[in-house]
Amino acid sequence: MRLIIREDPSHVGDYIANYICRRINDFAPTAEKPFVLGLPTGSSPIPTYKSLIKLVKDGKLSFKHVVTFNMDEYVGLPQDHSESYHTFMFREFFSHSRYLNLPFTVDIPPSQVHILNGNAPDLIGECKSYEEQIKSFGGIELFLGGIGEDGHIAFNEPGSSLASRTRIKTLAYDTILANARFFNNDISAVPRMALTVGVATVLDSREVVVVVTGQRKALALSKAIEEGVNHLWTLSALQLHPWALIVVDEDATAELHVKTVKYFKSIERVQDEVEATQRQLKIKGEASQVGSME
Ligand SMILES: N[C@@H]1[C@@H](O)[C@H](O)[C@@H](COP(=O)(O)O)O[C@@H]1O
Repeated sequence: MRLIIREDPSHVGDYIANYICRRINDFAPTAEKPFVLGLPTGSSPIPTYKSLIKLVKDGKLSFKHVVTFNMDEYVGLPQDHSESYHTFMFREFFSHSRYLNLPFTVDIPPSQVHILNGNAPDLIGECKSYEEQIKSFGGIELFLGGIGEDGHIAFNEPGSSLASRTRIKTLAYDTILANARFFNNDISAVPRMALTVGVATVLDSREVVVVVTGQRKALALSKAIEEGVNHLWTLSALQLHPWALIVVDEDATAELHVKTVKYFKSIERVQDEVEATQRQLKIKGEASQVGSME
């Protein structure tokens, strides 16, 4: 697992957006071989969405051949409710950028956007079919996730099976309290249940990137990376993933040991050195090839 520490949420967003942009462009998706991207909601990924929108607007990134699967959705909340995750995704990302003060649409065909239907008449069938749809695209290439204060990834609340799949989940009271801020602080208005991808659904992705910002997430971050794999902090399951990256701001590191922070910062420095050397070798190699052609 890698941990990248940036100054504040906006730098975290830029880092993740550029990272995803590189991954998608290197993958060179086509209609036959789309890039399958898992996406989260919440306030933490908003700077990433803002930065991704800018990349699309600047012509550096296209979502034409990207297929998306969202992590979760409330049960029973009308799809057009201002706090449904459907509304969130179109408001904050797909439909337009209110940040750029311009009408702007990310170039993803709506048919390539997948979000669980929390109003489906058969919720169990909806979850089963979501897993099947993910499989039909050959699995998720990169899952971008966020976490709750109790360390939940998607809506995999404490005690969720680390082998869980997409399913109906009752929300923890702490999550209901935390999310009440989106419902005019009216706890009774927060849905009690959600559909969510499982921990195993996330772990099945070829790569997982998680955004963690703010001091409220500091304890969850330390539990997930400094202690063992534990169902009470479902993010900790990422320790079992071969290609996991957590990108955090300084505030989120508040509960980490100084040693842990220094360790991950030193790893990033060494990695930067290695990449700079590789770039130089590549330039030299290309120059000598040109020389031998002359
Ligand atoms: N189900 C979502 C999670 O997927 C998300 O990670 C979390 C974090 O929200 P925020 O980023 O606003 O703290 O919110 C909800 O609980």
